[in-house]
Amino acid sequence: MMLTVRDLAVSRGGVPVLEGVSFDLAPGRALVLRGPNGCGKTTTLRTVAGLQPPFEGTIEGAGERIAYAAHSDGLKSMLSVTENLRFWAQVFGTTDIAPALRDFDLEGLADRLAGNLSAGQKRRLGLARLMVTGRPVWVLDEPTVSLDTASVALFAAAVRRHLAEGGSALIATHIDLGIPEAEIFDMTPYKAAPRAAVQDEAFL
Ligand SMILES: Nc1ncnc2c1ncn2[C@@H]1O[C@H](COP(=O)(O)OP(=O)(O)OP(=O)(O)O)[C@@H](O)[C@H]1O
Repeated sequence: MMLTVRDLAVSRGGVPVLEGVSFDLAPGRALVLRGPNGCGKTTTLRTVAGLQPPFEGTIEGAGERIAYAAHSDGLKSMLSVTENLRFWAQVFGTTDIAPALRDFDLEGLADRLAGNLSAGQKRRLGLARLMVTGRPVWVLDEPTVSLDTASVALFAAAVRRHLAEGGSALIATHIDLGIPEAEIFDMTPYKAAPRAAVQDEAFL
C-alpha cells in the first residue's frame, strides 16, 4: 500500500472535526474526498501530508512519499516558470522539467515571471510542480480552482499518467475530474461527535 489510514480523527483548533476515517491507497489508485464545505477535507489532507498531527488514529506510508498541493500555489513570483520548476526539481533531487512544462501547456510561458501569470496559469504551474517532485503520492486540495475546462482535462490526463506509472493520488474536490479510475470517499458520515472532555478543557 502507498498509504494506509486507520481510525483517523482530525482536528481544527483542538476540536475533532472528523473521526473514524479509514482508507487505503494502493499504487495506481486515486481517491476523491467528497463532502460539504467545512466537513474537514482540507484538515484531513493537511494531516495526511504531515502538516499537523492526527488527533487519533494512524497514517502509514506518508512522509517523504507525499507531494502536497494546497489551496495556494506556493510559487516564487520573481522567478520565471522555468526557474520555479528548476528550483523545485533541485529541492526534490530530480532534473527533468520538460515533461511538466509540456503536460501543463506551459512551454509558451516558460520565461514569464510566475508573478505575472493569470490565476489559472499559476495553478497550472503549481500542479506542474507535482511532476518534478518525483514523489509517488499526490495529495491535492481543490486542484482545479481557477482552471478552465481545457486545463482541467490537462490536469486529469497528468493524474492518469501518474497512476499508470504506479503513483497514487488523494484529491479533495467538488467537481467531476474526469478520472475514471478515481474512487469516491464521502466524508459526510464521519463528522465527529461533540466530545465533552475536549470542550471541558477550557474550564480547567
Ligand atoms: N480554530 C478552529 N476551531 C474549531 N473549528 C475550526 C477552527 N478552524 C476551523 N474550524 C472548522 O473546521 C472545519 C473543517 O474545515 P476544513 O477546511 O477542513 O473543511 P473542508 O471540508 O476542507 O471545507 P471546504 O469544502 O469549504 O474547503 C470547518 O467546519 C471549520 O469551520
